[in-house]
Amino acid sequence: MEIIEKAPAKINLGLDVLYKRDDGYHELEMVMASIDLSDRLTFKRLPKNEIIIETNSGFLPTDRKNNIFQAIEAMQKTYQFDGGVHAILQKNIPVAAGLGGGSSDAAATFRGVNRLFDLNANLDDLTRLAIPIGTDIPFCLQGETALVTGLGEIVTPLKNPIPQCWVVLVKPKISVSTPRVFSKIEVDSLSHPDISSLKSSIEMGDYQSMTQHLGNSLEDYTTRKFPVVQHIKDKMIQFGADAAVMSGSGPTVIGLCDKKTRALHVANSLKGFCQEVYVVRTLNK
Ligand SMILES: C[C@@](CO)(OP(=O)(O)O)[C@H](O)COP(=O)(O)OP(=O)(O)OC[C@H]1O[C@@H](n2ccc(N)nc2=O)[C@H](O)[C@@H]1O
Ligand SMILES: Nc1ncnc2c1ncn2[C@@H]1O[C@H](COP(=O)(O)OP(=O)(O)O)[C@@H](O)[C@H]1O
Repeated sequence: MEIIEKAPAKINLGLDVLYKRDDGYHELEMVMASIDLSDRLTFKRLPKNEIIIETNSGFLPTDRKNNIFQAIEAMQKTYQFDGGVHAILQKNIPVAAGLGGGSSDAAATFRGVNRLFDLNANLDDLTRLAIPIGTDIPFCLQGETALVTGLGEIVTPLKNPIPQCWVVLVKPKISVSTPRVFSKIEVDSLSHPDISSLKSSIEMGDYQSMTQHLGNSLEDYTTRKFPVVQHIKDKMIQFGADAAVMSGSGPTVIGLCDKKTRALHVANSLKGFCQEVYVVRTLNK
């Protein structure tokens, strides 16, 4: 028997860093949405108690450093099922891009192993196991559009998902380390997007108002270090995106368009500038 799970990327429509906690982590307030750009995971049972990870990506670790490995191990320890897991990852989401690929792979692994061994774990059970592995995984377990607070572990679905629109993703050829960004920012000098207005615009289905309230506290740091991120944002607006913002700790910039033709125009105009350009839809149930 094999189980197949999709692992969709996430975008941060809004990300506010509220303060730094004594343990070094940052209290966040974010609006996140799943998008139609996904990794694909296949899970098979193995007779012996082992974990094998295979992937089409040459860059990723296949040992304990991979989030998939850690998720399988957490499930094994908690549920003590007989046998091991063979996970095959088809990587489509750019790595270290601010799109939560590793977190979504881990979430898909929790779902997949739960099904593969008929463990009947519910969302709360899986969320508890997920938090120590990565603070973005709780959102990836739920998906759609949500207000995400705490370190990332408190996920409250919005009354309505993000209004249907087209999302242009542009990832420059640099990788950004999330721990490094969090260790370098000076919390007192960060900008603070209006997450409450962003949330209300989405819940009212007001696309235009939503585009006016996108924002990311981490953007100033990443754009200062990598000015290409600001160039991409400027070009997106110049070529017709309704709004543009960096996702997560970067470096991917997302541009929103209400019309497909305009999204394709923005994407085509940026293809000469960056290799990795995608046009996707948001993922609403
Ligand atoms: C910034 C965000 C926004 O969605 O996304 P990405 O840019 O990674 O996609 C997330 O908060 C990233 O979540 P995730 O990638 O799971 O990070 P984790 O592995 O949990 O944490 C990596 C490191 O970031 C710092 N960290 C993370 C979350 C948080 N609330 N405060 C922090 O200070 C910690 O130093 C931690 O060791
Ligand atoms: N399954 C995985 N997919 C992607 N990256 C992974 C995975 N497992 C571990 N990693 C490591 O996690 C780091 C961040 O990856 P990723 O989740 O793509 O970043 P981001 O959250 O910024 O989009 C990378 O350096 C990568 O080596």
